[in-house]
Amino acid sequence: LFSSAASSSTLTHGDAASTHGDADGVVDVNPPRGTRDFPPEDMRLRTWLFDQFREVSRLMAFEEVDFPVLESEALFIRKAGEEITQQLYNFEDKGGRRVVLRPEITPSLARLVIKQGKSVSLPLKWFTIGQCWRYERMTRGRRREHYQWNMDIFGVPKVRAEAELLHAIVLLFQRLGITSSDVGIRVSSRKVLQAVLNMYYIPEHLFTEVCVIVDKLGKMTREEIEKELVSTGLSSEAVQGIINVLSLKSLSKLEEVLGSGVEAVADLKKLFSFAEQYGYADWICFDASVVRGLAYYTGIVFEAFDREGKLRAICGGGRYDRLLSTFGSEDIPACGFGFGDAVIVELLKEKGLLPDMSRQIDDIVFPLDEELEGPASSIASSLRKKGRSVDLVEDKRLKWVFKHAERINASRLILVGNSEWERGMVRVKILSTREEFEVKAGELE
Ligand SMILES: OCc1cccc(Br)n1
Repeated sequence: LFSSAASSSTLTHGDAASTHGDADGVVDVNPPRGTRDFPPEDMRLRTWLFDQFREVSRLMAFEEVDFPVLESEALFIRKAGEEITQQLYNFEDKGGRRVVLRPEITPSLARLVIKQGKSVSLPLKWFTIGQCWRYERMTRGRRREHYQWNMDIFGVPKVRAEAELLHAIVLLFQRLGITSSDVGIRVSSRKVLQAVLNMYYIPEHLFTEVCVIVDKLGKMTREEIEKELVSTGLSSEAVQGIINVLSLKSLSKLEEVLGSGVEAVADLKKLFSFAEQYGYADWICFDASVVRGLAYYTGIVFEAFDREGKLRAICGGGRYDRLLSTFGSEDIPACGFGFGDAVIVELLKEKGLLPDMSRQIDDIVFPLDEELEGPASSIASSLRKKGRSVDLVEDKRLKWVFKHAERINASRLILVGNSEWERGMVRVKILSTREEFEVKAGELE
């Protein structure tokens, strides 16, 4: 055994590469297509963004939950032709199970709520930040993964839940320095479309399919949309009726078309009046064309957009009161949103709002001689116990150390030298003021 271990440990680099690399032994150091690495500077920006997500979740009194990225494929099999279910990153595992890298979070949330059953008391306010996947032909060179912040409320049937979710979104934008002049949130309700389909006596089973088609408004021409709607069997009169209502941008006009007392109008009026009370009315606007592309939405839907119209939707969500029954459980009213980590960063770059992501370290400890490496260790140890971040540097020339201190924005340089150490002292350099003085090693704070 040892000899084989010995022989494997004596593999030269070339051999090692040949066991891992391709024919010429070179490993492709890029991550899989459509995925990203996060080297330190990118990771600092991501951590900063996720900290904003977490802080808003804390302010909203949401609890954090988490799930496996790997889920049963069955959770995402839906017949409505959504893009998200046609791009499943799915495969069969070694146990012959059909599994996926999840394309969204909501079905996992629903699964956990069902699993927790009576042990959880409603309402539930849960959030998570998780990586989501899609397998898209790389023709469009789009990403295959992104991280999504999800906030969901279970057990609140009234539009108070949507009002709370919109508040969370506005709080997040405000924390990032984004204003209602930069971003708006289009709000509508699937009940608008439901009312129109009822006006034309269109059968219920077409509702979801029509929603998925209409969600492509803005991404496809009006003619293409009309063609797809007709292909579902709708009369051209019904298609025109749908297109006309969906172009409405005023709640009073909507009420004229649908008649007063329609649930869709009542919900939206209530939501807009809440918005005034929360103080975010200038962030939201009614836009009947918003239906969102997920099959399971049943009520209010919304999406945030950059007012310059340069970017894709920043976040989006809505009410999904009948998702749990599609998993064979009792329904629980629910609504939520997903907020991706990519478009928001593009927007921050556009607006010059990216925060300073450079490193910051409290102290560099540097022994000037090899025999002082021991004392340098105890100095670093006591500073770290006092909560200071310490970069212990050795085997470098002093010139390099000063450059390094600048690069990592160190506050202090602690030099451990023979003449000082013999007197129990160390030399401290404050890098912002160039101030320099000696301190008793044991009294270093
Ligand atoms: O929002 C659609 C989506 C789902 C999974 C991964 C990526 Br990238 N985008």
